[in-house]
Amino acid sequence: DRIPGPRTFAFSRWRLALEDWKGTRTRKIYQLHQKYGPVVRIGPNEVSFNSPLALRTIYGAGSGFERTPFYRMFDVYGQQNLFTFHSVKEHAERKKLLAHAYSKSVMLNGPVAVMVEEKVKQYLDLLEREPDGISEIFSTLHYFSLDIITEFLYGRSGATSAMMGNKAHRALLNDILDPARKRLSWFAVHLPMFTKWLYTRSGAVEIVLRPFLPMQKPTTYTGIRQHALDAFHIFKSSQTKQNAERSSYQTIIERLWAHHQSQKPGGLKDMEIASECADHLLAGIDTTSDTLMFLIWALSLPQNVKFQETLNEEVSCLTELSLNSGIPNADSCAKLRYLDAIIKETLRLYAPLPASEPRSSPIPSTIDTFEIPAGACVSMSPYALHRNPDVFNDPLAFNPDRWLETSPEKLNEMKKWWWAFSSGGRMCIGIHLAMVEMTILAAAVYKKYRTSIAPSFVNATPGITSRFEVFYDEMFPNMAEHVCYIEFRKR
Ligand code: HEM
Repeated sequence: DRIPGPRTFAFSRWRLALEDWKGTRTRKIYQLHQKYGPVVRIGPNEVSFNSPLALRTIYGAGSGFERTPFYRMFDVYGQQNLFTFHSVKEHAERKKLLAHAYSKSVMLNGPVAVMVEEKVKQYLDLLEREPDGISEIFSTLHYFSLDIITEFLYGRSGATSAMMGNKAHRALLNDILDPARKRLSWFAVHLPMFTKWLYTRSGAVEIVLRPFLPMQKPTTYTGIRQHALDAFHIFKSSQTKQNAERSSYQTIIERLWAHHQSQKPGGLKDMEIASECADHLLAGIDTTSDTLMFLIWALSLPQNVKFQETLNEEVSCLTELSLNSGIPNADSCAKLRYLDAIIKETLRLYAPLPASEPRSSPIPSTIDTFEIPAGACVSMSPYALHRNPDVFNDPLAFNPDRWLETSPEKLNEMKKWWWAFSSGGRMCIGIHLAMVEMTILAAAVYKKYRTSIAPSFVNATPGITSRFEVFYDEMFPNMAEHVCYIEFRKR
């Protein structure tokens, strides 16, 4: 059967590229699904799906669908990593080395949880120092996630201390903030060879080309990649010393290094280890902090005070035993039902990675009754799945209660359509770390404070950048990219 969709999209890949350029890709694909149904052709060789059936076929464990070359723009230092591997085999080998370190039990009960609890304490201390109790939480929450992920990956020697005010570490955010980063992503996706050429010129050619670069140097993540490389070198040189400082848990870099040492000949090249760590660093910053920002912003809206109060009641019930120096501990936070509903609802409406996740299969397949040829690009997006009005009543409304007030059948249906962390073999490996960070921070903040939108930020929605798009709450008249002012008042 012919796959439904607009002719112009089927005719040329540049039609979708135009939406990418305008920053409207994800919303446009969502509109096409509303018009054409759960299967839409969005390019000569590209199909978008929007159903749980397709989700299982494409993204289910062992599906045989692989990440497309699109992901190669996330290679670091010229090396592939867990995120960018194409083949199931290469990916599985690398994942074997890492899976345990990211498991739920390691996260909840042990030194990693204690480390996160300490960072939450530092965040509350930072709030105490904010003038008039107003914090620009886009930045401060980035400091929070940055300090945690660097310590988790590299231990003390590579950890940042942005929350404590280290200026160089705070400045690592600068190349994320530049709005030109969207243009660079567009070039990297649609004209990869040309973009590589543009950015590798030197001397006079570089000077001539400079005004035409999609984004001036330093480009996105340059500073963070440099920090990651330095952290790798510091770690490597410390390994030759007798009394190298050890963390209370095995960091990711120690784990990869130990594997490397145990293989004869060596198992991983230096830059493979550095690339793997740098990739987790990049994956672990914006995702967690953007989600926390939207969570606090949504709870601070006047119409949502009731949700904030219910959360406060829940966290106030935590006993002294559940606290570590006044900070709720990871294990008790994981059991807070209302907080879980708030996080689910935040990730539904404001997923930090809402856009399509492209895959392809080396053999022909049938997806949601349609025959798809080998090598075709197929994809789905959290954005479209999370806005289906048949599954989520009044989908644009932020309503955590929807996760608690429904029948088991309805809840089951909602869970099938909720897809913030992806699924199957390529599901987010950082999910449990992210959950520990988000639950402890939210529980600690709402135990101590009442939050509201700062006067300068009333009627505005914060916006976050994901690839070439900005995402925000569509119900608000004004949008401010990369800022969010919140007032914290002690209860
Ligand atoms: C709220 C927080 C987070 C969300 C919503 C999230 C979401 C996702 C999603 C949707 C993917 C699949 C992307 C795709 O296939 O296009 C992914 C993959 C990944 N995430 Fe996360 N993530 C979060 C936090 C983290 C953290 C804290 C880390 C820390 C290391 C992390 C590390 C990774 C890695 C390494 C992958 C690639 C996994 C693989 O291919 O096997 N994420 N994440």
